Amino acid sequence: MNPDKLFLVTGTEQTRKALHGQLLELFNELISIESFSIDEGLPDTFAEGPILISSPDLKKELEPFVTCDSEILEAIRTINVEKLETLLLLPEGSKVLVVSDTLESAAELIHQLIELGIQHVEFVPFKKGETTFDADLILSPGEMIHAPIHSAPKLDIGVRLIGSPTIQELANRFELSYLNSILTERQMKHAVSQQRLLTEAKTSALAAEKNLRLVVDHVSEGVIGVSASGVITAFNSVCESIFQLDRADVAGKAIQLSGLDQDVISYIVTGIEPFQLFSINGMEAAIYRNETNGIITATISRVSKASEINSAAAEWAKKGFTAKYTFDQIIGSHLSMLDTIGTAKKLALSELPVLIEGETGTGKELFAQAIHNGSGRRSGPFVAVNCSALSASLFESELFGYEAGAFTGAQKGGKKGLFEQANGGTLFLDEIGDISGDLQASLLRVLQEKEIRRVSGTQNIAVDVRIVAATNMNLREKMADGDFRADLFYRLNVFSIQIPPLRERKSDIPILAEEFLKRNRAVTRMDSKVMDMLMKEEWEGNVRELKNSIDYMLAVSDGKTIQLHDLPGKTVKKQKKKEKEAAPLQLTLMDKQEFVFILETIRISNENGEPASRRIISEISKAGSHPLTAQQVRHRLDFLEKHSYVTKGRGRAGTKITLEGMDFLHSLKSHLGNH
Ligand SMILES: Nc1ncnc2c1ncn2[C@@H]1O[C@H](COP(=O)(O)OP(=O)(O)OP(=O)(O)O)[C@@H](O)[C@H]1O
Repeated sequence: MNPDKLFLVTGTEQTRKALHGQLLELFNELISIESFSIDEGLPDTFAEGPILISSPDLKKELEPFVTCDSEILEAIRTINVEKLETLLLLPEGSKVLVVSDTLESAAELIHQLIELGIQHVEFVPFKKGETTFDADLILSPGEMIHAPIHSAPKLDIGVRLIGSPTIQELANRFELSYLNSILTERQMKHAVSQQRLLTEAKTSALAAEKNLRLVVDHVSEGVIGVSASGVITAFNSVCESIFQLDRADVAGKAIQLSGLDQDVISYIVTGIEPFQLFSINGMEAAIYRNETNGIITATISRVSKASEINSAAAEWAKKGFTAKYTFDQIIGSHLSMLDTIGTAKKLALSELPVLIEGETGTGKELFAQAIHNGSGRRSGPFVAVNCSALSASLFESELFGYEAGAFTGAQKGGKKGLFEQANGGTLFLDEIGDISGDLQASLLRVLQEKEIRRVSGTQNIAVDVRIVAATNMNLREKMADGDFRADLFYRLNVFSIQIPPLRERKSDIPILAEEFLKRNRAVTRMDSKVMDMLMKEEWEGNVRELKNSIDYMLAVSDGKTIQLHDLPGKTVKKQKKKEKEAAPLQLTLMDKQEFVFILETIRISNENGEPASRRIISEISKAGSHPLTAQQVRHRLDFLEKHSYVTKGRGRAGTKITLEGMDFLHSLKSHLGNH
């Protein structure tokens, strides 16, 4: 046996490089290491020396290449714990698809992860060729290349390195015992730091869970969470008092064995209606259920009488104080949108203010309504007010109401303001960035004191209102400019969600378009070319603009198919313009310089009221660095005319630069400025 030689054999090139690097770092020049991978090909035969294989299933593949006295060592591999935080933070019961180069190695990784104590998620090894599976996360040890196409987020924890028992064994085998003490010390340090990292990661996962529990415990109604496998994952203190059960006896148990009434269980697990009334321990309670990816959240609120909800709801509906939309009706499958919806659903359960940020038409009001309907206040009123629509003084009396005789024209008995009307529900303040400094101060007071005082009133009135505010402005900038109070900003921005603009989630366009078509006329189809145009559009007005465009096309189409000529003119024109704007980028530097010279010459001639002809342009060019023949000028003018940058006239009229030509000239100049 060659005492100084070690062969390393792995399945893939990537693993080979990682493990070779690790061995080199550890054994430096003390052992000569030669490495091979199955993917890259094995040598015809191995010279003497032990062969370290990265996985037991390589033994079979090696058999034809090795002599019987070659010793094969199986490497024990370890997981890089630093990368595991995302995994630890996954909610209980999440499905994790584990992808590796072979099914065996995926199974081995799963075994190690479970050994590490990660038992709150369900690991499923990925079998090549499998097409239907359910996953909340795809995890791979540096073998993501084998992952199937799936929308779940991916976590690559990197190639698993050689673990300390194997390193130790190698050190002994190569009689590097003097290295052992160094190695042991290093390993100890490594083991300690890995353990520390794992503990830290676990602690932060626990902290996140504790945080969530805090939110859940501060909700004024009962919350029960049930995992996809039917285990109770949340049971807050309100639930403890409604059901007279201890959280400790219920959490972690299968819902069927939780001690809850059978009819409550069957509604929570399989109910179809959004809510149902139950009599629980002599009290009326309404249970609402929401199911997402098999995970169920049930919220329970006490009502003294079922009819109370119904009569109040009818009253609010009459005044338009109701929220129509729920999270299920928010359309979007882009990851950024799913993220936003996921966050909003969690925030809905809390009682604290939420600030919704997003460009105009992105669906801020939609989210505000869904938050209301997803909250414990869903059976209360939802009052929406646009802060930019009213003058400062009117707004104050609208929001806070007024007492009798507050001003001329005031109602006789005074009037309840929107805060009072929203009592027990949600007040949606749209375009909050527009409110005046005085109103900012009043609003801050209400948020702090939870009381209002009517205009001309002398008494404070307690209000129980949750604020959801929205803005399409950058409030941080407004705050920095002194136009928005920082204390109000931080009160409103306890939680915030950002709705991504449509141009950053173009994959949502087809499903939105389909939905808007369906809502109007089920029979109308859309030509695929129209969809292509819609996908190219920038949608400055976001979903609202898309919806309006589809409504317009439905109105002008033949009722069967929406075709290119049904597109609103603006969409087509804007795209043609964009194509033109892109043109300078495809021109050479020389072209750009020549076009700048020609357009500039035409512009100056036009300004001086002189004709700009091919001949004159050519003459002037001869004095500069780009002499052009009349023929060359003609070609360039043809190009410019074709793109509507100039118009050519005969005789004295000469060539004229157009508005678009001016734009083109500016954009060329700015491109040249970069050279
Ligand atoms: N994700 C979505 N799914 C379905 N409809 C949507 C979605 N986003 C927006 N819409 C629709 O687009 C229109 C505009 O939405 P909304 O009024 O909520 O936007 P907004 O951000 O509040 O606008 P503004 O800033 O002008 O107040 C509405 O008709 C809404 O129903």
